[in-house]
Amino acid sequence: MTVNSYDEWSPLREVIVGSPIGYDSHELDLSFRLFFKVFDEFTGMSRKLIKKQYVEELHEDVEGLVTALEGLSVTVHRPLTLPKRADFRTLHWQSTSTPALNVRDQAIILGNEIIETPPQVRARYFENDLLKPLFAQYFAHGANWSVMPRPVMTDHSFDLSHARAHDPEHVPGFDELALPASGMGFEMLFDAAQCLRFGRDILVNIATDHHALGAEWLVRHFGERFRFHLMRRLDNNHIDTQVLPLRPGTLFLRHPGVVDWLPEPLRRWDKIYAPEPNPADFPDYGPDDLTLTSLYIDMNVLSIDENTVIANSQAPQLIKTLETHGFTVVPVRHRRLFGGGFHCFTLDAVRADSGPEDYFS
Ligand SMILES: NC(=[NH2+])NCCC[C@H](N)C(=O)O
Repeated sequence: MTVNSYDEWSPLREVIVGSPIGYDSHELDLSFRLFFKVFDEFTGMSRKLIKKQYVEELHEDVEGLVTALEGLSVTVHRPLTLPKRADFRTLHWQSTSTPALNVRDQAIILGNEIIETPPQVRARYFENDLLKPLFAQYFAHGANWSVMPRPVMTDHSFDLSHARAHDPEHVPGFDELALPASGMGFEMLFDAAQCLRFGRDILVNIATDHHALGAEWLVRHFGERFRFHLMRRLDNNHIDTQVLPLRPGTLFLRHPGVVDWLPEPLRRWDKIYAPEPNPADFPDYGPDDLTLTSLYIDMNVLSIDENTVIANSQAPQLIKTLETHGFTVVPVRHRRLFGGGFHCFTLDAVRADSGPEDYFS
């Protein structure tokens, strides 16, 4: 049981699958509103309850993902379940922890090393504690394990310039920030899901100065072992509904415009474009619900190997697109949008025969 994962497509042997159990509310603080671009909704509210039905349905669907993976002879590991009392406080603020559902977001496996990334959303500050027993087991079996600097995460830690440029009316200015300065400037706030792995080459999206600090840490930490290719503002943060490599030489892209952000070698790869999402394929959410993802979330597929992907059974056009391009699609139901899809819910710890290949030459 040691980690070995250098890309997004080699044969999947071991995976961690998250869990939504205990996900009963969203904490609507500055960090949440900034990350999910929710500044002009539920204003004046500090917490938004999530309907129990939605959590139960998502739990059913994630368990369906586990069943499908085990049916494909993939070893599945699960995080600890969120304790009943998930409130916590730091020296500067308090929050309520999220469960480890989107386990792709705050840890990345590069080769035989687990890297925990610094949270961008305060409610996620201790989320990785639910993964620690698994990381400790991998460490005991020889994996390297690094944790990027834990941020203080006061209001002043965040670079709000990108958000303010898009929504000056609702995004607070520096003088309006509530929490005291942490005695430093912007902090390293960066998600693993801003990265995609291509053997020796890692694609990284940064949209703010607090992201750039995270990318700089990766570059310094890994030196010559990996080559990091920075893209600026392909998205606000995560890019696994903008671009996903399905096998060497083939990219799954949200639309042709994404190519303009890609490093030169990837522009020569074959491209499969996601179909325009059909709103009728999605659940009916009312004005009182908080939807946290775009309608492109079903692009967020999980590769089992170079020919097989797990995709949402509720996205028939997307399945047809992938099948038309020769992929075998394993359909799994995903009904509720909690900020993630099958790539988000999973952390691929072992991909057989994956290595630091040079796919960029
Ligand atoms: N690893 C993740 N959680 N990725 C999810 C990205 C979702 C993306 N922001 C969208 O709305 O389409």
